[in-house]
Amino acid sequence: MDPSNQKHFTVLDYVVFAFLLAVSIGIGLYNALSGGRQRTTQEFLMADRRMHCVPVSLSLIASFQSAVAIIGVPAEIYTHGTQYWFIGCAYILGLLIPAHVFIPVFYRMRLSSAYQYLELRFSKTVRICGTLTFIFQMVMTGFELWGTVLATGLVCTLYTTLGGLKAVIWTDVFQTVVMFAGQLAVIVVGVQQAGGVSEVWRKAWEGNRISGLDLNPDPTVRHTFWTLGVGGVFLMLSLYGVNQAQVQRYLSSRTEKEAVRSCYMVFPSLQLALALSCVMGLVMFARYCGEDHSDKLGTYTRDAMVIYFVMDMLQGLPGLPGLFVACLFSAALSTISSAFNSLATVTMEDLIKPHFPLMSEARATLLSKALGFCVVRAGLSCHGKVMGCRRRWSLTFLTESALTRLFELQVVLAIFGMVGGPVLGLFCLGMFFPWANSTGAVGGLVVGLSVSFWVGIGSIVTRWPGPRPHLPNCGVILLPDNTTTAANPALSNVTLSQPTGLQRFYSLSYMWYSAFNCFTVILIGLIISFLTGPMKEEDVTPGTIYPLLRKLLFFLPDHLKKKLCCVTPLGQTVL
Ligand SMILES: O=C(O)CCCC[C@@H]1SC[C@@H]2NC(=O)N[C@@H]21
Ligand code: NA
Repeated sequence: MDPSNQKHFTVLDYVVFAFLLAVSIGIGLYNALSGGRQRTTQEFLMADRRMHCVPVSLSLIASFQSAVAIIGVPAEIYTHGTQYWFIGCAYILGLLIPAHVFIPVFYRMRLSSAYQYLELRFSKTVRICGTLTFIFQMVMTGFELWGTVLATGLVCTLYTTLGGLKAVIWTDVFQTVVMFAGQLAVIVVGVQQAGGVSEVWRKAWEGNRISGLDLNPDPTVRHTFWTLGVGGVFLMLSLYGVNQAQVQRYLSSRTEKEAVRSCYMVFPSLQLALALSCVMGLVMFARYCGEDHSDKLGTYTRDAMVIYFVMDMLQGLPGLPGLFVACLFSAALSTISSAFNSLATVTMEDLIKPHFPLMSEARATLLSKALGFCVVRAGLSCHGKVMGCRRRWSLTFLTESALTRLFELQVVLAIFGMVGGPVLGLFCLGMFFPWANSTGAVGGLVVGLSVSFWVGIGSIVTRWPGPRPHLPNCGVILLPDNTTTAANPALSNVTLSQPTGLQRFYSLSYMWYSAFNCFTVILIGLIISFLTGPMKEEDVTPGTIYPLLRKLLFFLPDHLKKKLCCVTPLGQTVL
């Protein structure tokens, strides 16, 4: 960043930033030293299963609303228009199915880790495979965010390892409020500076940033209603249905109803979060008209460009740049602390406890804290080496160390699809298909992960340019008859060479990865199960099957349902 553009924090900015971090530490320490003082794993890992739906729902938002979403979504809207906003349609089924399918199954079995389900339904091997896949996913995505924690490593280490799930949930609540406040501040200032809402809308409209309903069924087109609205449902199910971080929050609720209510309450807040980040992208577009300023930050990622815009917008308003950077750190910290806490939980519950059944509660709790501490320090130290020694503590340091190492939103979502999709398939195989057996589950997961990495890496290696229309910048041409038209209208009608054969396979939209990989695991899992002798319904552990067919045929009279769904006489399915 050249000196003329050096955006410095004022004293007030540092005060706001430090104050918000201090509150996070305070909340974490309070939860560490109050209540049962985190003496049992039930309290440390499951918050004593007494949580209320409001903090749980805000914590569910914070877990997967990190700096990637806060920065990546405005960058996406700024560059490609509002098509991404249609992912909001995926939130309906993406939260209804977890609320009425996954939560009842998990809650009634009083689990601590989602992967215990896999042992009860299949075998210990399947549970270990699920756990290791989850750890791999969280490390792959969390890694890029650890740069943020480098600057606030102490904060994260303190309250995650001392305060357990209760501290992580309550700091998530506070950090979600800070996130919304920071984004709102940028929007209010940005709209006011752009000359009002109608001005922002006009510029976005003329700049072709207001995308219509794109019903193009081509699965290689990056963002359409289908990839976002339907493909997005499977992404949501892999995150809000079976991801340990979220399942742990559902299980920490005081009752099953409370857990379902917290899932319902996620819907409006998630829509608000999506709306705020999309509007932020439009406000930025109204001000900078699509020009690319990322070069001013010395880095060339779209995300860094967003930082520049925000700091430029908020200059001369002391305290607001500090609020926005605190908003980014809150977003990152809440995701990091959730990832660390869930990693410590599965390591303890799935990898250690089964081998030491006689371990005392006190020792198990101490080990869980030590695990949390090790995971955090390991993450920081290897990231610290990567980042090397950074320049003096300034806004540049804050933003560069926190964000320019950031993956783009698309890369993180692609990783969720590549790894979370197969895990979602594993759970669906177990819950909806009684015939599936352990061999089928392991085989399905292995094939699913292999195919998913084949597509994912293939798409990166071949980097097919794809028919991405270059949207125009703001430049508006005044026609002779005094009407205006957007400069070089979108070239979306230009059809580049269509991909063929394997190339088409590699150019599958990353938003389809979750659905594609989920179905691969189910299909392969069923084939292998039938080849190796399908399970009989009476051999399946009670409560691990969700009677999908009976629920779908709810309108039929009972005697027909019994015949059709071949529910065994003892009616073992508890749901
Ligand atoms: O910010 C992150 O943790 C990575 C991006 C996760 C975004 C997904 S998309 C659907 C859902 N909506 C959110 O706000 N977060 C998740
Ligand atoms: Na977060």
